[in-house]
Amino acid sequence: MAEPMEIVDVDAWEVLDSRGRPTVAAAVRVAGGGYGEAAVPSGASVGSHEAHELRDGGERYAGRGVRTAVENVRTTLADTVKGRDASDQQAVDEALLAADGTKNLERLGANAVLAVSLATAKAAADQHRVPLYRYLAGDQLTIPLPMINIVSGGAHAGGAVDIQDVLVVPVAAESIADALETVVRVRAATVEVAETDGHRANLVADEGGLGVTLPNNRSALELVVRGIEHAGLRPGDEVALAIDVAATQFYRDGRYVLAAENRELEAADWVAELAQWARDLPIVSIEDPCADDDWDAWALATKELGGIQLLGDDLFVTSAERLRRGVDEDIANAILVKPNQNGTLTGARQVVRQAHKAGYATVLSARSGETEDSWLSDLAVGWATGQIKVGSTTRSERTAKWNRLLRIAREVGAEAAYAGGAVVRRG
Ligand SMILES: O=C(O)[C@@H](CO)OP(=O)(O)O
Ligand SMILES: [Mg+2]
Repeated sequence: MAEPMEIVDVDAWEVLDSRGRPTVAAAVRVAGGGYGEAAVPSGASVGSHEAHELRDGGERYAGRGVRTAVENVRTTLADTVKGRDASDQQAVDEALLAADGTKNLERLGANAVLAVSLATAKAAADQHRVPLYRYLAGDQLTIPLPMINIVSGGAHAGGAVDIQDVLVVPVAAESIADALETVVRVRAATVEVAETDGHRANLVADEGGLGVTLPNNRSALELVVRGIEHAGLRPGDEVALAIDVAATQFYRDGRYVLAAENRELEAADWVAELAQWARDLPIVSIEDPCADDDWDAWALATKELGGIQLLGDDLFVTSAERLRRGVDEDIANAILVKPNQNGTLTGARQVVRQAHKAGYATVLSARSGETEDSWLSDLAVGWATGQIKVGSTTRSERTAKWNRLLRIAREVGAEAAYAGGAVVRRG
């Protein structure tokens, strides 16, 4: 007789992500009947050092399939995990990595590997009859502070402005429900301000942010500050700003090329400009201010902007090795964690632990191409990441995560603390 936790069935199929492109869903069943399925997301501003997402034809954008990734789950990866103990996540993940055998999962695909990794955890949780966040939990459960996209640019909005996201952080809110309600008010008020300015604010970007075309990057931040004020809230004290610059996207031959402003800057001038924004505006967090391999510029940014949260996404790509270099060289002070950049649940979890040990803050993040699956919220609570970034409050693949957090908060009550605004650095 098989042990109840023994993996007996693995399946996979193609589903659509929120951009209408195919992505991978996988299912795992254990002998005791526990069942889990998970769909993996897909990015647009993809870091060059990320684990490899397998797409037939190698094309990210042309709607090309993920048939090979799905096939890899049904064959090689199914053979790899069948018979294994689903409750030993680390052993399952190590076996998945070994089956691929390449550093960045180029052979079988990080999308295939992560789908199986997640479905395994969900099946084990189901077998234990506990929700995923509890199954994954360490010492404590924490409801994360959200950072939420209001205005979009860059690769998510056809380059309306150069910086990719202007987000808000409801720093004074005392619960996730209060935080979301605050942001919903800011969003509505920002739409009103943008329309008064003559913009068509009904154009939304990949993550539901407003895709308004503005004369320059700084005015995207100022628009959101006016939105906060128009909502009757105090910028900085009640609602702060965060930016995802995603600078790799506009880094060309050693210079930062602001196409929306028709300007090109040396790294030092670009960092000085960001520092000026941080002095003038209520910014608490800047993600990817510099390009992913421009470590010198990052070091300078850390020196100039170190009073606020400096978040490495394309820089660290949820990689233990790149984070180690960051910590060793005193670069950045926070890491964006995207499980599909890493490839396995165990790998991403270790990076969260490594960051916390080094005193780096962690922000768990969705991708711009998402599905309605909401496992990310469970990870944020169980792993106590402290912060989460999911996109806007206006698209269902995003609200699936926000609504899951509301449900978890209700379920756990006082057992889980709300991280609150104290987890972001302020200048
Ligand atoms: O850059 C980012 O942080 C993410 C999410 O906003 O975008 P993408 O999934 O396109 O990499
Ligand atoms: Mg980013």
